[in-house]
Amino acid sequence: MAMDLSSPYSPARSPATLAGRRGSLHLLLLRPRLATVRCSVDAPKQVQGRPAAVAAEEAPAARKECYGVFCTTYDLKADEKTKSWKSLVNVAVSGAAGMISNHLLFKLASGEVFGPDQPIALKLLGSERSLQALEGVAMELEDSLYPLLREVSIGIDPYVVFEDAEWALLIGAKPRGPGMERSALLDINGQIFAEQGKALDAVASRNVKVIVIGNPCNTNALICLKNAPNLPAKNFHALTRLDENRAKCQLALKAGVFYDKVSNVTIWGNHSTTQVPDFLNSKINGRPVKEVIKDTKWLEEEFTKTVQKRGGVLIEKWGRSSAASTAVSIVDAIRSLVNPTPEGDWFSTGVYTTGNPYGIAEDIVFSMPCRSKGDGDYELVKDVAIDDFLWERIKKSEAELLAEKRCVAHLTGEGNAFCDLPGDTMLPGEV
Ligand SMILES: NC(=O)C1=CN([C@@H]2O[C@H](COP(=O)(O)OP(=O)(O)OC[C@H]3O[C@@H](n4cnc5c(N)ncnc54)[C@H](OP(=O)(O)O)[C@@H]3O)[C@@H](O)[C@H]2O)C=CC1
Ligand SMILES: O=C([O-])CC(=O)C(=O)O
Repeated sequence: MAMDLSSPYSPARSPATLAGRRGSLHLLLLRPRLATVRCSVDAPKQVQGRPAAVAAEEAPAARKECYGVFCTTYDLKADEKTKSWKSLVNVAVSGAAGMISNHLLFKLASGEVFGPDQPIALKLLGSERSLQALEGVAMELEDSLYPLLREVSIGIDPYVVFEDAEWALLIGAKPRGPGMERSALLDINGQIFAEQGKALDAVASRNVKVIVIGNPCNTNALICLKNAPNLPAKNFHALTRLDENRAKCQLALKAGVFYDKVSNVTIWGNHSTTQVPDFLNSKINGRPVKEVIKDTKWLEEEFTKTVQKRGGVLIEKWGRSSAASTAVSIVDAIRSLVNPTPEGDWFSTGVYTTGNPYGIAEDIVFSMPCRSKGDGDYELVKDVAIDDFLWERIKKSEAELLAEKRCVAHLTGEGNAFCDLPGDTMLPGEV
């Protein structure tokens, strides 16, 4: 099959072409586009989680493209020490050769995210530009000898890489360069997320959980979910957990306590400098923050601004944007969905607003307080107080997201785009 070289990403496919790919031959046809690294400890019989017939059909092609000692298939249930493990979880990561992924992938493979009995298959999406680097990433994963890491596949076609994905961590996006208009960034990155939404819609698990990290992540998540009409909109998240972690750090610092004493921190709104770190509902040692930190001026001005601009200040110092702490916050975000939320607490994540209880505009992706039973799903927390100060700021972030949405109407299927972004709209990493 010929590769499209006109774009680092493969073009979106028509449903007709896609239907063809779903025929019995599609695995064999697509295999050349996917280098597979299989990690196995024991002599294999069957690829975990797939029918034996399919595994047998794939085997020759996979063998041709895999790496050294890991060129093998396996059967987890045949191995005494892995018999009690859960079945393999498929995790797709885009921008997998980038800085954030370079931290994240090793955490995923180690078991610290999904647990010590959860074997994992990593499906890494790159582009023509990064394919060689991706091979390097796969080699490092091999050399790390993680017992739970059972499969690593790399590819440049989201319709292949996202196949059966149960989690999709969408990191890859063009960084905003000097002099680039935010509307241009919305358009360029929006196209990536429109295509990836279509691909997820076509080939991912029907209950895939999608976390969009690539900026502007709220609107990218909206574009992605609008292009995936057959997947639950509720399953799409925009990462604001890094902002929550930054807010917790600042509150702990000011109160002179350790981070673990800070709870119930919400980030409302957009992952941008209009985001609203909520000190009204936050707690320190179980007490309202305002009872512990009496300096209201600090809370209203310095705290809010510090959190909003933390990413930009870090770029000034480091010369690149937060990568390690972002990876940690992705881990936190996943763990918050696969573990029950501690009693009385909540976490922040950017989710689809339709049906929200706070009166926030519907049909955007907005960060709000959520709780989970640990089943990958979540519910919005209903009993949070919103005063005038908080509401005024929430409305500003909402207005920004509505403007971003108008800017990408051509990518969400809602007509012609009209871009009237507020002048001060920035990513946290911009100063
Ligand atoms: N939500 C959040 O809290 C945070 C979000 N971010 C965002 O995460 C994203 C990734 O950050 P990071 O990993 O540090 O970035 P890197 O630059 O290290 O990697 C980004 C990857 O994006 C891919 N990419 C896609 N399209 C383009 C393009 N047109 N030009 C260049 N690269 C492209 C590249 O991979 P390939 O060639 O394989 O496609 C690249 O490896 C950024 O959008 C950043 O703003 C960062 C920090 C926090
Ligand atoms: O703007 C960026 O790329 C970095 C970013 O999102 C952050 O640090 O929160």
